[in-house]
Amino acid sequence: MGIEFKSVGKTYRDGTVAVTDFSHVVPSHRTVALVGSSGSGKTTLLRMVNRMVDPTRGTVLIDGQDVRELDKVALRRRIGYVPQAGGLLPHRTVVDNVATVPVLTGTPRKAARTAALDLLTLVGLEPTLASRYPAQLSGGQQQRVAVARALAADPNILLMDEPFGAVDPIVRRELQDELLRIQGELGKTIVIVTHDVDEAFRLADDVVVLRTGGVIAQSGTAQSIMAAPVDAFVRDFVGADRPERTLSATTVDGQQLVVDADGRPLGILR
Ligand SMILES: Nc1ncnc2c1ncn2[C@@H]1O[C@H](COP(=O)(O)OP(=O)(O)OP(=O)(O)O)[C@@H](O)[C@H]1O
Repeated sequence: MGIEFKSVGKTYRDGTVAVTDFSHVVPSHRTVALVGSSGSGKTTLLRMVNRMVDPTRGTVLIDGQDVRELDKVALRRRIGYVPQAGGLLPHRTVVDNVATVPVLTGTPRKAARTAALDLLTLVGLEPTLASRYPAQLSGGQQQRVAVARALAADPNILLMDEPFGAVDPIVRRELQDELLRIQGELGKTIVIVTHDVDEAFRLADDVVVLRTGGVIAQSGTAQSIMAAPVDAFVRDFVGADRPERTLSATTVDGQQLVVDADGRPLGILR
């Protein structure tokens, strides 16, 4: 059943209308990306799921249950959340950062730490890093810890807000690969917010392109959006006309090469 946004809207106290009227279903075990330019309401929508933001209209349902009927603290503990800057506790070691929520919810400390070490391995970190403090890690390592931490309570749902926004493109790509691998293993229901359409296309089963006010410009698979952007806004947003997206085949020495609009070779067509 997953997560259902039913005609949700949010007007903040100062009168800012972040989201006007948004409806969408995130099916269980799928990854959905919310993409859109800055201020399109992505973070607001994401936070409605774990009640960090309460909508001013409409409802969010998890497996058919209105999240407003659920205790906020309990809800947040059973939903994994990866904020943009990692949100790690600076004065706790890596292993304790990961073990914090399980300990709060009653797991004995020793068992929580053992489980945390397994999670660090799962996200591709050496267990020898477990006793370090967040400041002693690289940005990419910190984000891996943040993912491990979000997974610690074994949540069904993982919310990720620009989780790899602060790292360089190469590390970003590694983290994306790692997330794809983990998702292949664990099959969580993931909502990821990103302004990077390439990241959305790589990671998500379904992509929701938002305009200002959380208005859906288009949603569907990466393939369907790329093949048929509904209008100029989406076309521009997904960069359908960018040279690296406009590919053609050319024959060189009997091989069919794929080249971009600038003629740069990208690969061989088989
Ligand atoms: N607490 C708040 N009070 C008032 N306005 C807010 C608040 N939080 C967000 N907004 C406004 O609501 C709109 C949507 O913000 P939101 O953070 O959801 O967008 P976003 O798409 O995630 O943006 P970004 O990519 O920049 O993070 C913006 O105009 C923002 O300034």
